[in-house]
Amino acid sequence: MSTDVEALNNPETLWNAETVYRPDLFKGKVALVSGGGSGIGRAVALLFARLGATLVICGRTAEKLEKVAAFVRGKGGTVLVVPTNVREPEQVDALYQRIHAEFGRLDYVVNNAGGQFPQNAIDYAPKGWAAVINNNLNGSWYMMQRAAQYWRDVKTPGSIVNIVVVTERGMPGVAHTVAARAGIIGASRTVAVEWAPLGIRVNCVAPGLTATEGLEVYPPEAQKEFPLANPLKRPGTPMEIAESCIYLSASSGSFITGEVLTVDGGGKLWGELWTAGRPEYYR
Ligand SMILES: CCC/C=C/C(=O)SCCNC(=O)CCNC(=O)[C@H](O)C(C)(C)COP(=O)([O-])OP(=O)([O-])OC[C@H]1O[C@@H](n2cnc3c(N)ncnc32)[C@H](O)[C@@H]1OP(=O)([O-])[O-]
Ligand SMILES: NC(=O)C1=CN([C@@H]2O[C@H](COP(=O)(O)OP(=O)(O)OC[C@H]3O[C@@H](n4cnc5c(N)ncnc54)[C@H](OP(=O)(O)O)[C@@H]3O)[C@@H](O)[C@H]2O)C=CC1
Repeated sequence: MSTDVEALNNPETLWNAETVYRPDLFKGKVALVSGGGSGIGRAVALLFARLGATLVICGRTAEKLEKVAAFVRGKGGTVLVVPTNVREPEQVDALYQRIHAEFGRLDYVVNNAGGQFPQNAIDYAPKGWAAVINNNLNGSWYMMQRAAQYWRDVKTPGSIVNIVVVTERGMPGVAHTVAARAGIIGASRTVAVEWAPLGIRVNCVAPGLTATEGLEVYPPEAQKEFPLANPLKRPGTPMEIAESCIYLSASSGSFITGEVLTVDGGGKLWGELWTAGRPEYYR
């Protein structure tokens, strides 16, 4: 893939990138972004911070989070780092308690932490299947349920955006993650109705192929074909995904709940994405 992943993910570039949103949009608000130490999560976190939000970022690796936090603080923003494994409900609970103790409020959650490995489904080991389901279905669920409990208890409204994948045509090589994300989409549609009386909106953003360092886990022969994944013949940028998360979180999304916003350059309609490489049969 020829796209310059490093440049597109550079914090300074992201901070200065053009945005349609006004600088004080989230003044006085608190936003939590999981997986905020890299890729899409970092771009979402930086945009929230740039638009005036107090930021909370979590993920498993403290160093990655601290780098993002140092950058935002350097720009005058307020950031709380809480290293958290979203697969552990006790850690998720502690995260929300910490946010309440520090800021006494929470307005937005972008549930972005996740990931998988590419492998033909027929070869998945039970442990591999379980790891991906645990990360992307259970982990995302703990995060969204705990957010709802928080807003119910403090009696304030809130918005959740779950980052998923495009599930409509499946995605060879990552059946485990498609299964997990389809589960989150189903749960989101369901709780969008259950939690509306609490003033909670729940939506999903389904990115197509997006240029982040996360793509390094895919084999080079798969990466070579990535530009054929959609009619625009290029990967999406982290900034494009970040702006769509802001769209759903801000008042621009106030009448949207239970929805999946697909941001994939039309890949749902045309294109092929062979994450573990294209099999001979489909050449
Ligand atoms: C491209 C389009 C769409 C999407 C793009 C993106 O999302 S890009 C952004 C994406 N970003 C990311 O994807 C982030 C990076 N991804 C990850 O962090 C991991 O994929 C994870 C979610 C499984 C980590 O969960 P963890 O720490 O619990 O995992 P662990 O390491 O302890 O392994 C547990 C078990 O899983 C199995 N197994 C694992 N790897 C492979 C493999 N390569 N091969 C085969 N099997 C594999 C194995 O059974 C292993 O057990 P073992 O044999 O060791 O006893
Ligand atoms: N890039 C793409 O083409 C696409 C990406 N996505 C999804 O978007 C999200 C972000 O991916 P992207 O930015 O590309 O890749 P990254 O690998 O950079 O991002 C994943 C982030 O999630 C964090 N994370 C993973 N597992 C956990 C966990 N158990 N607890 C807490 N944090 C965790 C990672 O940090 P750490 O390892 O330190 O915990 C990392 O910061 C993922 O859910 C991904 O599957 C969806 C469609 C396409």
